[in-house]
Amino acid sequence: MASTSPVFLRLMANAVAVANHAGNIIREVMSKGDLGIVEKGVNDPQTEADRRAQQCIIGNLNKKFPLMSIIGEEDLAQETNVELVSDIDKEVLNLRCPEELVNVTEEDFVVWVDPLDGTAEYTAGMLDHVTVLIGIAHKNRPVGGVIHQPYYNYKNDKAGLGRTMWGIPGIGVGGFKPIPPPEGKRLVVTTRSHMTPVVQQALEALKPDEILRVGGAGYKVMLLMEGHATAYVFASPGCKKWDTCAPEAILTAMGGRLTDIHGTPYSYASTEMHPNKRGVLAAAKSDDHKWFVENIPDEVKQLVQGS
Ligand SMILES: Nc1ncnc2c1ncn2[C@@H]1O[C@H](COP(=O)(O)O)[C@@H](O)[C@H]1OP(=O)(O)O
Ligand SMILES: [Mg+2]
Ligand SMILES: [Mg+2]
Ligand SMILES: [Mg+2]
Repeated sequence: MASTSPVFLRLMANAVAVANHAGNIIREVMSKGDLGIVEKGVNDPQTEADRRAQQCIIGNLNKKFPLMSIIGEEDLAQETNVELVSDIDKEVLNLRCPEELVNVTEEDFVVWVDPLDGTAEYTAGMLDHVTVLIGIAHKNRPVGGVIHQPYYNYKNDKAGLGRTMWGIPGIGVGGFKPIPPPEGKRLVVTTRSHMTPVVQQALEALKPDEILRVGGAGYKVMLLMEGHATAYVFASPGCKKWDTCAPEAILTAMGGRLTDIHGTPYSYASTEMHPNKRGVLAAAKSDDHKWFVENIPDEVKQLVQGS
């Protein structure tokens, strides 16, 4: 069965398994207590969990898809002797493949890996903000995404720890139940740890009923996926392609939209620069997305143009 499945489904099914394994690594590093924090820049930490999770994800995907471009957040020499993840997600492997991807070979996919999104929150013990993000792009656009949340349910002893969500535009989503945001309310989610005067100016102009400040691009998009927020607004260049590729794929699969703050989608080609210099604007409903694009002030748009 596996060998006859399209490369795309094998890639998605392996991405789910390897994201789960990265979640085990993230919990193991935390439980040992020594996070091995390195400051890569201002307010930009990296831990032993970021490093080991990336080695695991890229090492395994590389072994199975040696000709594919894989771009990870952390700047590391790839170890060759990483622990092999032998499982594969059977449910995802058996999904219907989007028609246009059935015959695509591994050379034509680009995979964007954020081994641990929400590192600042991980080091601060805000564990539900942490996710593992694996986004798959084809012809510059996200065609599949996996978000693993290693600490889902960590405050509840009885329930299972961790969960994995996936989405394939044109096919659907799994691992969670999409819930629309409340009608008639404007709930905006934004950065917790990278606030700037321009981010604040954009938020004020949108007159939200509530502003939710949480960590990680993955966690913010999860709040959109499950009806806790109307839009994710970040009028600043800090996010990178590995932060948005997987979340965009899942949001698109459930009818939402993720773009820059001007309403233009990002390209995920392997040659693309890593930063999302024109900010991030996402919503679970495309009508809401349109409203937010129209209501972000021109002055803010001029300040976040990516030049
Ligand atoms: N100025 C920045 N420098 C480095 N990473 C950033 C910056 N701004 C955002 N990010 C990345 O985008 C994610 C979402 O941003 P925020 O939490 O501020 O909304 C962060 O968790 C971080 O990802 P990571 O934790 O993977 O390094
Ligand atoms: Mg980081
Ligand atoms: Mg990130
Ligand atoms: Mg990261």
